[in-house]
Amino acid sequence: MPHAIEVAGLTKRFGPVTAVDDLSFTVDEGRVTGFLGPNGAGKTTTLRMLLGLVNPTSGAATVHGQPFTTLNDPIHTVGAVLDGGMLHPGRSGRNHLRTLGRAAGIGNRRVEELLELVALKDAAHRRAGGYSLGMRQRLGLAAALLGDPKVLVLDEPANGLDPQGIRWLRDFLRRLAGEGRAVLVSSHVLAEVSQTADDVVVIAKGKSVAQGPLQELMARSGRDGGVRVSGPDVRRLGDILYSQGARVSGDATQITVSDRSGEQVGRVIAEHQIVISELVSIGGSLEDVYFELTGATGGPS
Ligand SMILES: Nc1ncnc2c1ncn2[C@@H]1O[C@H](COP(=O)(O)OP(=O)(O)OP(=O)(O)O)[C@@H](O)[C@H]1O
Repeated sequence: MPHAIEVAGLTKRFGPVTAVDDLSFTVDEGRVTGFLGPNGAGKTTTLRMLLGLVNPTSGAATVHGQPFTTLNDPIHTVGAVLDGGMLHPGRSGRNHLRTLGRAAGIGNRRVEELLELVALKDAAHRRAGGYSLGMRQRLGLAAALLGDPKVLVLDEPANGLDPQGIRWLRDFLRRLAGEGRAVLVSSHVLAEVSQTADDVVVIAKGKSVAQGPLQELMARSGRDGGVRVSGPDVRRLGDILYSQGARVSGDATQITVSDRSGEQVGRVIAEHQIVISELVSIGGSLEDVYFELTGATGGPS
């Protein structure tokens, strides 16, 4: 049984720039695979090669063992959202899907099903040009799902979404994987996929720097994730922890303690009767690993 997606020795050069450099990985059904790397790492180029939009310099990318361009029935095999999905701004969301469906022999019933699925039913009659970014992303997802494909390829679908949109997307992707689909989702923000992905492929400068189950990547650091504490005034807590040798950063209303567990910090809070509004264990260690692997700075990109 071939993998849902297999990328083998894939390389793309644009003149002097090697955008993708001997990249290999696989993606399986029933799993969400996060494709991570900083801006310019080569994610989009890889996905475009997988979808037959760019020719590789060498190597191959296949879906169910076949190059995309030779698939008998691409729309029922693989669905993709690149560049947030293309749409005609004057057309309603419903008509956009109907037009795409008609071209692929897919009826209006499926369109209505999908509008419901991506929570666009109420806005379906409105011009897609007036949709919010989140709505456009959801319309793109609906378009990708028209043919009920077993493989989904999504390029930065969380880009520009608000926290509510990101949460919706996370649940949606988990649901698609739960239905037995293979979901490959790219992001330059680790946090966007760290609660969704089963597996990750991390690339930097076109090369794979880590891949495998997300749990394994998490275990790699072997350190505590760290704790974030918010409250009306958490400076005193920060000072106490600092005096005890902890690494502390932050300001008056929020501090991050990178080398103590939630329980350890909780004890100090109780002992010194400090008022807090929130204590959260954070995936800081995973981010540390990601930044170490990719050389990304964590700053805005
Ligand atoms: N058509 C092209 N011609 C020349 N260079 C290109 C082309 N497409 C991509 N590149 C270069 O290849 C490298 C990888 O770009 P790519 O868009 O694949 O990265 P990415 O990881 O998807 O980043 P982003 O999230 O910013 O899109 C970059 O240096 C980019 O400038």
